[in-house]
Amino acid sequence: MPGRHSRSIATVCLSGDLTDKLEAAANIGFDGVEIFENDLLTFNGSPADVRKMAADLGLAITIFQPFRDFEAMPEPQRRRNLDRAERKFDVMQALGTDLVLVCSNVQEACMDDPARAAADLREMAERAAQRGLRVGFEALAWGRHTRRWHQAWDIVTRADHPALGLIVDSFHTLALKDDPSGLAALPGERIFFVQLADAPLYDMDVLQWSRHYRNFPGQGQLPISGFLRAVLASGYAGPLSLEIFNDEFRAAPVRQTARDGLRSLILAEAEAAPTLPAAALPPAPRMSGVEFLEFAVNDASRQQLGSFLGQLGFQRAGQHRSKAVELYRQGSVNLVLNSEPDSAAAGHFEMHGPSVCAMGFAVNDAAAAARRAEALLCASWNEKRGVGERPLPALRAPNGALVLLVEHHPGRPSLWEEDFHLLPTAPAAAPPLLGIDHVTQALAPGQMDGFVLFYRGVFGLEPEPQLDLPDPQGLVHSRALVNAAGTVRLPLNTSEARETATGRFISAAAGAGVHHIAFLAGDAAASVTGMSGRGAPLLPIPENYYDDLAARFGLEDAELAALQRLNLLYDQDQDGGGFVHAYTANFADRFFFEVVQRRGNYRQFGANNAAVRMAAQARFEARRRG
Ligand SMILES: O=C(O)c1ccc(O)c(O)c1
Ligand SMILES: [Mg+2]
Repeated sequence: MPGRHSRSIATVCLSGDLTDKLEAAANIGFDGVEIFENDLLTFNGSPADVRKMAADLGLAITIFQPFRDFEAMPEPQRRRNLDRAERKFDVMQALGTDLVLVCSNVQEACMDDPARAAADLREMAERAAQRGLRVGFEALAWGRHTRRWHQAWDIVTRADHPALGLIVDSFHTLALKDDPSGLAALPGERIFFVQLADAPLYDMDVLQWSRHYRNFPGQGQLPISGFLRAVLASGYAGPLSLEIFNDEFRAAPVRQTARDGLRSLILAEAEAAPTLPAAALPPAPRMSGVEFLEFAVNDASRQQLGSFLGQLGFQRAGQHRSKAVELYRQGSVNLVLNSEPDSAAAGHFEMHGPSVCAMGFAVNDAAAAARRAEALLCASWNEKRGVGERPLPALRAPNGALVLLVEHHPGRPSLWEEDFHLLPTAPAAAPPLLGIDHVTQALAPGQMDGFVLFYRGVFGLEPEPQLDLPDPQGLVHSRALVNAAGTVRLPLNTSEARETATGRFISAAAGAGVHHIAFLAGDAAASVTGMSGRGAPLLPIPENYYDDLAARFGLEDAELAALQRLNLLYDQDQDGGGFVHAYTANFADRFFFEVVQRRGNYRQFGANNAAVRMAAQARFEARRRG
């Protein structure tokens, strides 16, 4: 396709054998692959077979790599390395690729002599050129002497051979906090290849960091956009290629990783070069909140969940015009119970039992959001609907649950008025809830990065740094996606430990899903008093917690006693913002609710209380199970 960079992925990013990797890369829409030597060595077929397989799939082989420990070695190693290069040139010609990646030498014996490095690479490039091949030189962040792109560029410049160019890799540059901006001034045609990788910010040995924790652009915390902007400003016109070494990717389903990879690359291009027509994406929607949550239920669980919601102060407020779908409401919170046969909800119920099967997001432009989602490779969904009912653009989240896009237009009938028979409701007893504060999902190990990319890419939510929360049965890793206005908050939790609440959810509910729903209250104590009066099962909090709370925040005795009486937890931030919250028991051993009140500018989720809460839940649920 003219006007855009070809999109490539290194085989090391993907699980399976070389056949699986190439098929997944081609099917999702990559233009090319980097062949990692190890994937070739372990493949049961010749390089010519790989060439044919790639060609049949319409994939270019963008590079063959890595060629290690080449430059600036003393004799006789120098000569041996040139012989080794000739043998790899044979492989490249059989593969049908013209470019090899030489990564900077890590050997103790490597000489600190850029002139020698340049002479050696010049010799290699000259031999490559005789066969119509090219050599690219990449600085590894842990190279013996060459670690930064400008050192590699200096060597390439000294070598001064048209078949030798520079290779840059965002990880090596950004991991060393090196400045990529100078890349913009390089002649673009002297950059032979560009690799992109992100990573979470870990303070650790850079080689270990690179080999185990890289992830796709947008999944980590490195400033990829600035790097890519500098590269593109040079006039570089070659492939943009993902090169991720990651323990979880090695174990993940190959198609899912390939999809995440291409999604991240499309997004990275759009963020770095929003004015290039080829990189244009419809803008991320402005989200004003979670409009509703939809539960998949059958007849029995619909009644049970309906009465649980009744204890929480919800009223049955509507009946869908054409489907077995009920609306429960309290204040501005809408919960939908769907028991319609032959629907997405019914399919979800079969797989997962009573559970959240869809989230409705209130957005400014549903059609544009749906186009953006499609451009980012999300599967769309069209639910059947009755005559006159509102079409809701819908897409599938990575776990198959639906995200429905709802617009509000002042003066026009709401979704609820259009599609439901609204029922008369009694005036609310307690001050009603103000909205859905946050929705927490439990994910299987290895799913975090993919979910982060989905919400960040499609909806423009910002990922917060990861927190580690101690459940009595193991650690839970939590990362929240939030919007700037603070009206949408989606924490994501994973746990490798199978007996944590998160681990148990994944096994009991057969996969990722909504584990907990927090309602925003203007007065948590009043809401909880009402719930408790209607017999709602609330989570008891141990006395020790309140002793510690008194010590930590110096609360008034009366305030402390009021919190304790209602099993309310409390947290406070640096600026005196406060958080008052309480939890219900689990529903059907699957999900639970929380009531939260935010004071001042408190923006977190009470992570300081997570250990106490999770221990209380483990105790309470064990007792309920008998
Ligand atoms: O970890 C490595 O050795 C390695 C090899 C080749 C690369 O392109 C790279 O970025 C890292
Ligand atoms: Mg690299």
